[in-house]
Amino acid sequence: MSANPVSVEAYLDDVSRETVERLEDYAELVKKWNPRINLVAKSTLSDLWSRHIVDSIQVFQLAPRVTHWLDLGSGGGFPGAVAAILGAEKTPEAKFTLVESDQRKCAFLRTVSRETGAKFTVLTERIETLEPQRADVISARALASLNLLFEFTTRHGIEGTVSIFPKGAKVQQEIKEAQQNWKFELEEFPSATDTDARILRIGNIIHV
Ligand SMILES: C[S@@+](CC[C@H](N)C(=O)[O-])C[C@H]1O[C@@H](n2cnc3c(N)ncnc32)[C@H](O)[C@@H]1O
Repeated sequence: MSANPVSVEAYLDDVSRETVERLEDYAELVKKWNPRINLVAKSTLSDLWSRHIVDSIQVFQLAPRVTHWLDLGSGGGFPGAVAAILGAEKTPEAKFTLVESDQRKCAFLRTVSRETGAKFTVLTERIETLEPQRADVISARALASLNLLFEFTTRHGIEGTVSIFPKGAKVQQEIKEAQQNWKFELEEFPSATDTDARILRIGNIIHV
């Protein structure tokens, strides 16, 4: 990855002091739990805000008005927990669901919800066997190839669902491979944190 210098403040411009404090509490929890359950790569812990939190804020900013946000393979909560914290202020009527198969990470995520006051549901399940969630926004970061993510989103989405996936340097290759099996509407946005990465916003995913 080639890092972009990021002004974290620019991404917190339009959020309340209370929301910033919730994000700060969340960041402290990640740092506290990370040595035990490896929520983010140890080498990125010192750049938690510029690498992980800003990346997640960008995902939230690209989402349309949401009713049910589903974050797949949430791990330590990027971007799902950040979206739920921002959503508590921006879209208080929305429901947020985070899916994660690892029990210890789920325990962490429930602690985040309890201690920050951001309401989200944590499902300790595998995405493949989880009952369809009927979400209108679906996110996933560092989880799977686009081909597999499209399988997941067709299972858990509804008509009009928008999917938002941050993707690394192999993004163009993944898009090409997905185009062999799927039709979809694609928008690409530069990542604030990594010059090689893109955030994809995708709609109308149809298997061909
Ligand atoms: C590389 S981590 C990424 C975590 C987080 N999204 C991030 O960007 O920091 C992928 C996470 O997805 C979870 N996961 C992988 N496959 C899964 C599946 N089929 N169902 C549910 N969770 C899954 C793993 O346990 C892991 O925590």
